[in-house]
Amino acid sequence: MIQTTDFSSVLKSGYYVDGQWKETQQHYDVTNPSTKALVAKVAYCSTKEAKEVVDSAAKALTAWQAITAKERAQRLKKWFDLIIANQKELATLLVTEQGKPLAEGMGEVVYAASFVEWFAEEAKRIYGDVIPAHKGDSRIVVIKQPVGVIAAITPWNFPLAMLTRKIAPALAAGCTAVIKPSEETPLSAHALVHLAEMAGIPAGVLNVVSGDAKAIGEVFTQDKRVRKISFTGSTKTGKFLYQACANTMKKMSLELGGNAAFIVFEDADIDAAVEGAMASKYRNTGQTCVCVNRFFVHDAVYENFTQKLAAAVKKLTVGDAFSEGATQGPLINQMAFDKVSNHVKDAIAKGAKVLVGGKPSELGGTFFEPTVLIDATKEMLMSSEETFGPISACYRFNSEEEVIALANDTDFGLSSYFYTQNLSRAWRIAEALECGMVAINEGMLSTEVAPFGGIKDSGIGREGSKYGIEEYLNIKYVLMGSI
Ligand SMILES: NC(=O)c1ccc[n+]([C@@H]2O[C@H](COP(=O)([O-])OP(=O)(O)OC[C@H]3O[C@@H](n4cnc5c(N)ncnc54)[C@H](O)[C@@H]3O)[C@@H](O)[C@H]2O)c1
Ligand SMILES: O=C[C@H](O)CS(=O)(=O)O
Repeated sequence: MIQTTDFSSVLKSGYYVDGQWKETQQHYDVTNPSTKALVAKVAYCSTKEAKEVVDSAAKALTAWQAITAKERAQRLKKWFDLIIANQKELATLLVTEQGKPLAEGMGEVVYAASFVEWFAEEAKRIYGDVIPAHKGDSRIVVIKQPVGVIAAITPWNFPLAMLTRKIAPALAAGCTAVIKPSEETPLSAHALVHLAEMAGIPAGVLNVVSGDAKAIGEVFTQDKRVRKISFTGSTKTGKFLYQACANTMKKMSLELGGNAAFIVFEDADIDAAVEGAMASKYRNTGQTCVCVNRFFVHDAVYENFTQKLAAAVKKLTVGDAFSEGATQGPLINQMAFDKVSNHVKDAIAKGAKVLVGGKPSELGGTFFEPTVLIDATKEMLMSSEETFGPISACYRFNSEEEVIALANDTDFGLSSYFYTQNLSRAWRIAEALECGMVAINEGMLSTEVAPFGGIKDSGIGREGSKYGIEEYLNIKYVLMGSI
């Protein structure tokens, strides 16, 4: 294990309110998922601290809205510069608490920073409309105003990027925020707001609590001053929060689970498809919402594709975040490991065959061998549930109609991928797939410039792109009469 950078310069373990790092009586442990070693003892927050941070964000709102869009943009740009300048420290902290290989952690820092840079630019382009009035003595304008205090609740798999994808547009729009990161990976969120403070984001604009998720969530969902919840996480939690926010009518952004289809047609470039499959399936050890969950491969190329995929998977190296050459880390916790193991056992019991992997890694802990299963069928758990691990399940198909029906036979609708050289087919399939994002002849679709999000049980709203800032704005129609 080669840990080459000290992250003490960005390590904060209290909770952050009114521009102060404060302590609590109780603490919870953040551990390294590779080694189970203690990383930090973090302030255990609950109802009292959650109310404190909502008070703080509400108090800071007027002043933050009052500064110009240009000034907000300049502070976001300074924040971007500080994130990039601290890339190694942030990546080292991130992979220590989350487990992904250091190279991926370095990439996540840049990806997270890209949202801050993008929305620093968008901050200056929040335009309204002038509408030709319906009466001669009237004038109509449409203005856009910040929603107000927002709550951001984020997952453990991309602890930096999932947070900036919410906070950057929120701040750009003139909102203030209360943040609850995952208790698996709170330190990355702490480091981000520490750098935001250095960038001149005023006290109270950003606030962070973690600990008793349920109690904190109860405060955030029930307090009328919180005008929006932006949540990224499982569909189960997302639905719970969606219902909980009904009585205070909050604006909602929900980025939830996925069950992505990856379709290889008979005319696909097989080598390119394997490359795309590896990029999508095994990133973050298969723990991303847009990872392929089901490979649908045309009968004519099934052996060719699956054998080449297995050969590529055999080259993956399992190890802790700092091991030289490691490309697959541990699963985040025992529950995640048990789910992956159960999906593999269930598939084998129902007829799937193992081409490579198929069992826990000899490293022990929550490391699992990167796996390729063939002869998958829709009766298997992994056909309808998000596996969230390094398991490729390969299904056969023979026609476009058949594979569209198979791909859409899921309650999820986040992302899909397919490989073909046929332009007409590309349009037919892209339009027929029931999801929010489609990648054609490409395995990596995540970028700050495009709208990220899903439909059905994968959520509502979009993050990133010119659309992302709209989630943090209200539209107001102003009619001026008797002119
Ligand atoms: N669509 C996307 O952009 C996207 C991105 C990343 C992860 N995800 C999804 O997230 C899931 C994995 O992340 P996870 O395990 O952290 O999800 P999770 O739903 O268990 O937790 C997400 C966050 O919600 C918090 N939370 C849980 N219950 C809560 C409650 N009652 N009140 C308030 N907060 C509560 C957790 O503490 C965490 O901070 C997967 O399903 C994955 O697909 C989706
Ligand atoms: O888990 C899904 C996240 O959205 C990660 S990414 O945006 O695909 O990198």
